[in-house]
Amino acid sequence: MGELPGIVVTGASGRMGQMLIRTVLESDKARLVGCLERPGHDWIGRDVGTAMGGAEVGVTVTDDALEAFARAQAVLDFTAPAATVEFAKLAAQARAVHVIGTTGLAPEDIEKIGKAAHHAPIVRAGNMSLGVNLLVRLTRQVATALDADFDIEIVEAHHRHKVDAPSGTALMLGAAAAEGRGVDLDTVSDRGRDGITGARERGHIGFSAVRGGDVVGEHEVIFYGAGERIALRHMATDRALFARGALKAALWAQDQAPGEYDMMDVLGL
Ligand SMILES: NC(=O)C1=CN([C@@H]2O[C@H](COP(=O)(O)OP(=O)(O)OC[C@H]3O[C@@H](n4cnc5c(N)ncnc54)[C@H](OP(=O)(O)O)[C@@H]3O)[C@@H](O)[C@H]2O)C=CC1
Ligand SMILES: O=C(O)C1=N[C@H](C(=O)O)C[C@H](O)C1
Repeated sequence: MGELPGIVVTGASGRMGQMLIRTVLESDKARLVGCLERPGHDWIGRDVGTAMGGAEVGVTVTDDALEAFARAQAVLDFTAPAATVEFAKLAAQARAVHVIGTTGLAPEDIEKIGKAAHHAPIVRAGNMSLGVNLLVRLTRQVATALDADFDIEIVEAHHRHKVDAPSGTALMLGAAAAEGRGVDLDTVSDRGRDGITGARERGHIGFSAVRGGDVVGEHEVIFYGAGERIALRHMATDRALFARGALKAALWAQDQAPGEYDMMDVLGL
C-alpha cells in the first residue's frame, strides 16, 4: 500500500485552520505534512500541536508556501481572497490539489484561480457540507417550480468575526434560485435594503445578513407567496462539518484531471 496523501493547511491559526488540522490529524486516510502562516506570525517555527495548546505532532509551522506545497498532494485553504489567489498559483506550480473554502472572492480572483486550474485540480465551494449542497439543489428545484408570484428572500446568520457578506453560501443559494428561474442573479439581486427603497420588485432575489455571537452558520431560503410561504433551512452547529467536507474533497480530487470542481462534483449531487 502506498503512502497516505500528504496535506498542507494554510491559515493554520484561524478558526477553520485549526479545525482542518485536527480533522487531518484524526483521519486514517491522510497525513498532515505542513502548516502555513503569514511571515512574522508568532506560530512560525513552532510545532503546530503545541501552538494549538496540545501535544507535539511533529509538524512545524512555516511561511514558505511553495516549499510546503512541493511536499504535499493537497492544500486545504480557508483564508482570505488575496492569500487564496497567491496559494492557487503556488499549488498549481507544485501540481498539488487546491481545496478552496475562502469566500468573498471577487470575479477577478475567480478568473485567476481558473487559470491555475489548468495545471492541477481545484475544488472550490462556499460551503463544504452535504446539507448545504443538498439545500442548493432543492432551492433550484423549488425556484424552477414556482414563478415570480413567489418572492425569494435569502437570510443568513454568522458569528461576529465574519468579514464578508452575503456569505458564500447565500450567494450559492441565490445563484441556484436564479438558475431555477432562468434569470441572471446580478440583474435581480437586492442587497442591503436601507431607507426609502421603494416597493419590492417582482422577480428580485433579496439577501439579508445577520452577524452576532458565535453562530457557526445558518441559511434560509424563503419563497413568499400569497397566503402561503415555503422555507428551506440549514443550520450548521459545528465547524468540523466543513473541515470533513474539505478533506473529502482533497481525497476525491487525487484521481481527477486538472480543472475546476465544486462540492456537487465531490458529493455526486
Ligand atoms: N467553504 C466553507 O465551507 C467555509 C468557508 N469559510 C471561509 O473560510 C475563510 C476563513 O474563515 P475563518 O477560519 O473563520 O477565518 P479566520 O480569520 O479565523 O482565519 C483566517 C486565517 O487566514 C489567515 N490569512 C488571512 N489573510 C492571509 C494572507 N494574506 N496570508 C496568509 N494568511 C492569511 C489568517 O491569518 P491572520 O490572522 O494573520 O490574518 C487566519 O489564520 C472565510 O473566507 C470563511 O468565509 C469558513 C467556514 C466554512
Ligand atoms: O465564515 C464562516 O464562518 C462561514 N463561511 C462560509 C460562507 O461564507 O458561507 C460557510 C459557512 O457558513 C461558515
